[in-house]
Amino acid sequence: MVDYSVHGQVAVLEVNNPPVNAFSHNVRVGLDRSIDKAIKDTNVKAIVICGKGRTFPAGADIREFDQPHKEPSLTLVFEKLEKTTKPVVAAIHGTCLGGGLECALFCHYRIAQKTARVGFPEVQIGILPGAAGTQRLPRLTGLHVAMDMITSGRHIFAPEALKYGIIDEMFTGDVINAGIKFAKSVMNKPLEDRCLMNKTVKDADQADQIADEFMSLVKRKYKGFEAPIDCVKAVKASATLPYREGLKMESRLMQKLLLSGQSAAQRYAFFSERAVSRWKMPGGNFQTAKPLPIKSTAVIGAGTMGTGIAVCLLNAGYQVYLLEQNQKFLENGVKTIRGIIEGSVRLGKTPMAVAQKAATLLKPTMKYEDLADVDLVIEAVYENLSLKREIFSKLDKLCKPTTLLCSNTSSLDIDRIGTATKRGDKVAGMHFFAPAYYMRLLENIYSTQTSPTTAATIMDVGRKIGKVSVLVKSCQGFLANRMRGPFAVEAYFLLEEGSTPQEVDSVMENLGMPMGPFKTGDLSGLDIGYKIQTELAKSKGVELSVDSKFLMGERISTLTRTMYDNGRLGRKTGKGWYRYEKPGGKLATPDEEEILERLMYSCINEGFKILEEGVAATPEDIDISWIYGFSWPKYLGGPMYYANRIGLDKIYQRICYYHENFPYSSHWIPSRLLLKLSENKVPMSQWCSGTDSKL
Ligand SMILES: CCCCCCC[C@H](O)CC(=O)SCCNC(=O)CCNC(=O)[C@H](O)C(C)(C)COP(=O)([O-])OP(=O)([O-])OC[C@H]1O[C@@H](n2cnc3c(N)ncnc32)[C@H](O)[C@@H]1OP(=O)([O-])[O-]
Repeated sequence: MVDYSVHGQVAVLEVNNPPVNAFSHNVRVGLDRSIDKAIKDTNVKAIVICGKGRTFPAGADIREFDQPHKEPSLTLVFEKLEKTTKPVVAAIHGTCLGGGLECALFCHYRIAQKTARVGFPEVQIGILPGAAGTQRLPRLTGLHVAMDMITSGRHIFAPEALKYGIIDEMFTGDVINAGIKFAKSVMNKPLEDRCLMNKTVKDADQADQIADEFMSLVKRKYKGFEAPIDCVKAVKASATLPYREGLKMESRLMQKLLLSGQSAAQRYAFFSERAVSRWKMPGGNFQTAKPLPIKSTAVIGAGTMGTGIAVCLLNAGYQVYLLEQNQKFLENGVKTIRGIIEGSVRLGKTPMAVAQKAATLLKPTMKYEDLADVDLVIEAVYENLSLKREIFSKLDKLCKPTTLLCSNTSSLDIDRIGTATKRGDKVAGMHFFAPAYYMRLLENIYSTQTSPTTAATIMDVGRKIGKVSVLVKSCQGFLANRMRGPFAVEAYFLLEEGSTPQEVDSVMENLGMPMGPFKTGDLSGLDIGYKIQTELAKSKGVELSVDSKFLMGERISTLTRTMYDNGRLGRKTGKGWYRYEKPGGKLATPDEEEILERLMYSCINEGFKILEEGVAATPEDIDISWIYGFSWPKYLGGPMYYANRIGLDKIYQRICYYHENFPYSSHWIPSRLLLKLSENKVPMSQWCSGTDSKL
């Protein structure tokens, strides 16, 4: 767990706990013993701490937070480093995060490779740097930088860390050699001034002002999250309390956060995000199928979605042919892409070099023939099955046999698109979420014909363009929109029954969603729902009229059509739900609890049906889709995790109640899986893929 070696007068302590050298219990024990050994060895005059393999320790072992604590604690081990009279050097490469950075802050010196990153990401799993990080970083950087790093959790590269004084020097080449060389250069130098606990915080006189500034920032930016608030309090204590008192405050806040439901949910989300990359489908999985190399790509359609997708591909270094049917649309598309990339450069999110390269990789065209040799096509025209089938048939004839053909459809059956070609195994869905260059979720969809190699390739592309990708089976609406369907229609029914958009939105916003369903609808465009409804009716051979209240015996809302006919399409037309006259409802206004239940329980029920049918392989796929596709708050862990927290039996009973009251909405027919799990009181650890988190 810790490899110990002596090189002349320098002891090297190499943490060896792949993959990320987390400080699990064995590592703490090993490090503790190695430090004692180095201190006792009179030949040793300096100590180097580093990580074996790809990284310096990336923090405490998050999986251990759910187990009873075992001594020695990180702080106890690290304190030995600062107390020793031999200089201790942290030689950093890879990612020095959380407890890893805390370890480095107990060392007398820190040096790092230029590409190394340091940071305190604890806030993202609902806790704070609890091994003295909140007290030591401000003593090095001042309050402002420490507040920023600790409340945001952002990683910074070595050059920025050098600027703030977090590291003393940058090095190139081998970590151990660099560590030994540096250690030799500081042997026998006095250490008092190198011990952070002896230092004061340089901008302590502005503690109130800085803390107030960050408190209002985090309350606005991370609405509903507890950890950022406690981070501000703990960091402020570094300036207002003596070191030991500050540590006590940090420890109290840490214990509180660790026991909070939010941290457990955020840790579940952390492991779920990784679990969804271990995809499986009939005939293959992430281990058996290898991705094909993709270099050149094409995007068909230069509208909102097409341009957003093109930006993702260009930023990741793919060549992109952007195809439109006329010059004006094409020029507008190119202008939009340039605007998005330039805006991102201005915000410091995209490096100038990436933007310059992207400009050379973009190939606007109106000729399908230009697409003949690309490796991957993503079609992003509007939701119309015949149009998509026509395009896919054309591409099939024109593109080289190995080209993968994907559709950005949000609801249409991939099997029906695939049968327009003779290469169904190479046809799949790649459903991006608007705005595509910003939202992290990518829903990849396989049909009955899609090959595991195609799935592996689009999952790989998703990773390379920085998305969190989930793989699901094709069905009406796939995972995300199918589950969102009941949520959206129940919201409309509530309006028909007397609620206002504001009431419904505020219930969901109070739950933690950044926007309620009506504000979201205004943002994404109310014509989408109308088109989906019309396409669905058409596919069933039904003509809908202005006052149709049923489609194939299923209750539908008349509001979808009314909004469309009135040109109230949301933000894009300047008017949507928020300037809409309230429809007069006859029924009593539903209460807040009913709003919450009807929106959430209906889609949770759909989620269990999605699992039952194998559309999604695990509840983590569903939860991650909501977190990254619909901005569901991580501190609630996703709707399936939320359902488990509430209790499946309660959810099941309420679903039965609504089913009795709303017999014309099939989304209230209770899921068989939900019934089985609730009857047998099956814990979530047995129906999820096993993220090991406290559930
Ligand atoms: C009384 C209590 C007192 C406590 C004191 C508190 C101390 C401290 O302040 C708290 C912490 O440090 S909190 C920690 C603060 N640190 C963080 O929050 C850092 C979290 N980690 C990361 O951000 C990323 O993993 C890296 C950027 C390190 C690598 O990214 P990448 O190269 O894309 O790789 P990847 O795919 O992401 O991960 C590979 C595998 O490693 C796994 N794993 C990773 N970290 C783990 C951990 N700490 N632990 C366990 N496991 C961890 C990960 O699940 C995955 O496993 P799988 O089975 O293969 O799926």
